[in-house]
Amino acid sequence: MTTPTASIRFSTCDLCDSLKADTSGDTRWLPGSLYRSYGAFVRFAGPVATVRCLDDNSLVKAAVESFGAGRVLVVDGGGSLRRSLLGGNLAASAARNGWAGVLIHGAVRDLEELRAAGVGIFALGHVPMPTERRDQGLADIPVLIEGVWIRPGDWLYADEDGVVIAPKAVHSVG
Ligand SMILES: O=C([O-])CC(=O)C(=O)O
Repeated sequence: MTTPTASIRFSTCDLCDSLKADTSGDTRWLPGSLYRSYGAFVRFAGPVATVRCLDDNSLVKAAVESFGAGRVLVVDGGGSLRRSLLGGNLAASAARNGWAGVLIHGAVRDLEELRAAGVGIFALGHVPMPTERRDQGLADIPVLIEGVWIRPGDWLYADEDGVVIAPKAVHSVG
């Protein structure tokens, strides 16, 4: 399945060069040193969908098993490294369903399979213990990560330098 955003060309540093004088507060960013890249792509971008959950990946599973349409799934896992919110199976689902990327403010597992999955994956860390799914969590809500609000429909750009979030697309087209 082709990902509509797969051909987006950007670098977060170039985006920040052009947005540095923006005093509106619309542009938000997170340091690249916060996350490690686990997926096949170290650069991904797209409109945001969100999940908030703690040590329960029921809604992450539901999201990646639905059509991604080139979006980026942002998962506020509360920073927990106790349980993995995404492993090889869910990463493969995300790639198959056309998600551009998954940013997990929490942990992942199955590193070898994640590296092979055709989707961008950023996470805080990794741990082998999966969750027990109890249908806990919220989807499609604003999430607050490290003091930065990320809302459904925002655009998110991620690469090794960091993560940039804006209310609309800010890359140049063509
Ligand atoms: O199923 C899970 O909870 C996560 C996982 O390990 C996978 O995606 O393979």
